[in-house]
Amino acid sequence: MNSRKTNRIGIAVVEHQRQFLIGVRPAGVALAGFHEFPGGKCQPEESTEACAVRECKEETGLEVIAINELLYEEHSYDHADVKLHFWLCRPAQLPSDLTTCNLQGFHWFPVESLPELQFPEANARLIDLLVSAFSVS
Ligand SMILES: Nc1nc2c([nH]c(=O)n2[C@@H]2O[C@H](COP(=O)(O)OP(=O)(O)OP(=O)(O)O)[C@@H](O)[C@H]2O)c(=O)[nH]1
Repeated sequence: MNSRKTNRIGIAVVEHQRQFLIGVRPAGVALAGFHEFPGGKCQPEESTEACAVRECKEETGLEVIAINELLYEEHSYDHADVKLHFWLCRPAQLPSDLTTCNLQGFHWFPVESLPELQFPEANARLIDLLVSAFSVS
């Protein structure tokens, strides 16, 4: 019998002028060193949308508004089974120094650079989607 718990995860895919807010998973956690969008496990009864907004604020200090769910992905890693809800988000306010201000180790990456970054396996379809939706043709 498979007794592994499946975690509901809310992820904030924060876009500003075709750039995305991305960090690197710290040492000592699963998938350390991989790039990631802000996000984490949902609390009991918490919607994935509220979770994405909350985790973004906790991890980056940035207040965001969720716009729509871009993608839902189920994945089994060695460390966990996850149900990933990727939410397109935008900054709630636009301070003049948005792209240079301290975002607790997260940085803005132009959409064109996303395929060169190393994301967890379950992000592959999301990256394809972002590149086709946000690149200038
Ligand atoms: N934040 C984030 N997690 C991702 C992404 N892609 C992806 O597969 N994941 C997976 O989603 C899960 C997120 O859980 P987490 O462990 O970071 O969440 P958390 O901060 O609430 O956990 P903790 O408080 O137990 O440390 C991990 O299994 C992680 O590998 C992503 O782009 N961003």
